[in-house]
Amino acid sequence: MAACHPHTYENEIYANGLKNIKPSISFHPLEWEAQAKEVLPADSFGYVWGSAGLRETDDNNRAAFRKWAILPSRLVKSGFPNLKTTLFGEEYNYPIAIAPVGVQRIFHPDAEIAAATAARKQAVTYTLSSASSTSIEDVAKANDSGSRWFQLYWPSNKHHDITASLLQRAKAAGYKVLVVTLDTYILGWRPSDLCNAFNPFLRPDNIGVELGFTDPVFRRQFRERHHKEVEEDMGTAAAEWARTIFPGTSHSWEDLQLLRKHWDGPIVLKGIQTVQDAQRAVKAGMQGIVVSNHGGRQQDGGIGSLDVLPEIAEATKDKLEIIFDSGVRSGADIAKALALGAKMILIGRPYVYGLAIGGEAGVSHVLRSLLGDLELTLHLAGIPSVSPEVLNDSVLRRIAS
Ligand SMILES: Cc1cc2nc3c(=O)[nH]c(=O)nc-3n(C[C@H](O)[C@H](O)[C@H](O)COP(=O)(O)O)c2cc1C
Ligand SMILES: O=C(O)C(=O)c1ccccc1
Repeated sequence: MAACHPHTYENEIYANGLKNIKPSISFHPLEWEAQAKEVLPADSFGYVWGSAGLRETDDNNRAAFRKWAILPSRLVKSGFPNLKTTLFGEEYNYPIAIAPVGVQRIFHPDAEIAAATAARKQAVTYTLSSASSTSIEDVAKANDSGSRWFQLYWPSNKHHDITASLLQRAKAAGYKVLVVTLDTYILGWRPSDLCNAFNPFLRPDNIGVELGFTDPVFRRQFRERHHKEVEEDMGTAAAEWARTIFPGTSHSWEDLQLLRKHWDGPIVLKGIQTVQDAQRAVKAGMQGIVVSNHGGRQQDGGIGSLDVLPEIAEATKDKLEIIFDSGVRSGADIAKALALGAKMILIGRPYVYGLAIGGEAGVSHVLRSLLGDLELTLHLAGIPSVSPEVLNDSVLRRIAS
């Protein structure tokens, strides 16, 4: 069970200090990257760290946070801040969730099981990637009574029966929200992976393809095409699964209606960066969007994700739920994105670094650190909760253009 007030993680650390026990993982969010680099093979590290092109979108993601500062109020007599947030009519313990990240076995042998277990223990929502190296059902078992969402890499319409099968499995396994990623119908131009000649799907150990290899429809179709089982020709099957979930070209706005037929819960579109697309999502009857540029991994020369959040929130926040990611590294970053209109913030690379460094304990450490930092940042600014009534742009000052 998570501590009710995550900042109390401090007490544990300082009590250990009296016994000369020092934490094995850094508390500096920016050092997690360096610690992960020490333990990972160069190509695996290059994959998580990598971004598109010259990394300008990634740089802009970080720069966008530095354009805002949090203004404190004094003599605000309140308890520790209430971190609960409400989305889709449900209450969530904390305003952060685990972003969908594929092929976690590249980073640690316990992979998605470690991350989904840590998420449950810290009372943080886990989002399972379509490119998972663990099945939908096994992750659900590890996440158990926790909160979980399912991210879809959307097969082309000719493979609609596979899409339907994935959604039916996710629903049956207790995933409550469908997150449809729109910015990755093909992988971006990533120099780090190109230099290492590293594609997470095209590995001799075929580890990013678990959802396909455990899918009855994909398996049946493979058998009909090749007159053999997936296990008898893993290389071909892995390449076919990669082509199924990264079809190379995009769907259309009209196609969203196909998903609605197979998912009766909330649908969230991930990868929105313009007001126009956010309004199209409203028109298409979607329940939410993730304002995200995929951590700058897909398209170079893009705008910082936080830079577009205020205008998108202004235009659509009363019509759908706004979730945010890309470049979030600290409690203050989380506070700023909430103040600018998001209700939930997805944590990406930081927890992957935690997973690489320390498996389940590493992911827990990252989540507890970010939540503790967030809680004290709000508390010391005199902000009593993450509710939009008190945590909004009135607590921020824009300090750079
Ligand atoms: C190694 C890695 C794998 C990812 N895999 C997926 C994925 O399978 N599905 C998806 O929607 N997003 C994926 N993402 C993007 C994240 O969900 C998220 O948008 C991004 O990491 C946020 O940026 P940040 O890491 O700078 O915080 C991946 C990101 C990383 C770093
Ligand atoms: O790397 C990514 O950003 C991504 O979304 C992904 C996930 C798994 C396999 C390939 C790409």
